[in-house]
Amino acid sequence: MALAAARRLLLHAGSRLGRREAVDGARRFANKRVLVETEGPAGVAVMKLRNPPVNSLSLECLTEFTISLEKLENDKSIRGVILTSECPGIFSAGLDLLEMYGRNPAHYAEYWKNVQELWLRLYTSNMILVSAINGASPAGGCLLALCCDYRVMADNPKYTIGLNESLLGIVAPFWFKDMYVNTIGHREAERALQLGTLFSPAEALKVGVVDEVVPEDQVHSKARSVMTKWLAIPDHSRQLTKNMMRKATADSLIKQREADIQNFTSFISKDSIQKSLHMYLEKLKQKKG
Ligand SMILES: CCCCC/C=C\CCCC/C=C/C(=O)SCCNC(=O)CCNC(=O)[C@H](O)C(C)(C)COP(=O)(O)OP(=O)(O)OC[C@H]1O[C@@H](n2cnc3c(N)ncnc32)[C@H](O)[C@@H]1OP(=O)(O)O
Repeated sequence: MALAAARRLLLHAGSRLGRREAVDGARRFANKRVLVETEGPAGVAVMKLRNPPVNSLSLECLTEFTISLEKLENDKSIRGVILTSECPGIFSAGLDLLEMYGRNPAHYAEYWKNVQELWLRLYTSNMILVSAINGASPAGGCLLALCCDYRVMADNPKYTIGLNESLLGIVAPFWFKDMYVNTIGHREAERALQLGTLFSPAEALKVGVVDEVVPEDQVHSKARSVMTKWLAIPDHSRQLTKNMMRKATADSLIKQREADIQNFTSFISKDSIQKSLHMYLEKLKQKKG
């Protein structure tokens, strides 16, 4: 409830918690975890996730992300968004495991509702979304990228991308799966989802998880040049086409949002699932040394 109130305040009272400033004709607004810079005449915004150390999608981060997106969607001068990260070497570590571990059912339900909301807003955005994937992008990180209209990834074999939920002992929800199938086809998605495959950039390109792989120092310039190409298409025809392609997938969640929240809550609350998450978190800790 407190978060919902904060969200309303942020959105409607302008930038009481956020900042808005003018720099050389460009505008920027920032919440704590999301920085947005817009370039006036081009109508393009660059949205940078900055929730260190790994841009995990905590409840606060999801909320700020959704609010920022809503602001951009309401700003008629903005036609495109480049989504990227300010955390070195990490695009996003995905959903925040600490929001799904050791909490109560009401918290899980609130968290999932916000995950759904961000996904629906991103996936059905009228704006052109291009992701500049400048780091690791597992699970929910990959989900963010998959929502975009075009994905450019840095050519660094240390960075991997994919829906790896099964490695954590959890299951990608049906709408994650649908989007994966839409992107890479049924057979590849079936295999990658069961194995929890994290693709290197070269593999991701081959299978179609990303559209282009470029040297790391060119990710942003490439994302901009892709955006320029997409901006040349009339908005109305591109938007109607995007809607035609994505509506069925979005609608299948919209029709059963509440049931999906109940599913998630009961699944994640299971002792066996909590145990799997505990083991995974321990593994992450041990990796450090
Ligand atoms: C049948 C019905 C089904 C219904 C639905 C049911 C199920 C739910 C499905 C839920 C879908 C879930 C989606 C997700 O996104 S789950 C998250 C998946 N993410 C990962 O597996 C990534 C894990 N992290 C890593 O692999 C690495 O951290 C890294 C991103 C590659 C970065 O590596 P590195 O730079 O070496 O950093 P560290 O590993 O040292 O991590 C630094 C600290 O950050 C913590 N961390 C990492 N990832 C997360 C995360 N996702 N959430 C929260 N915290 C995270 C890590 O533990 C370190 O913390 P510490 O400093 O306190 O030790």
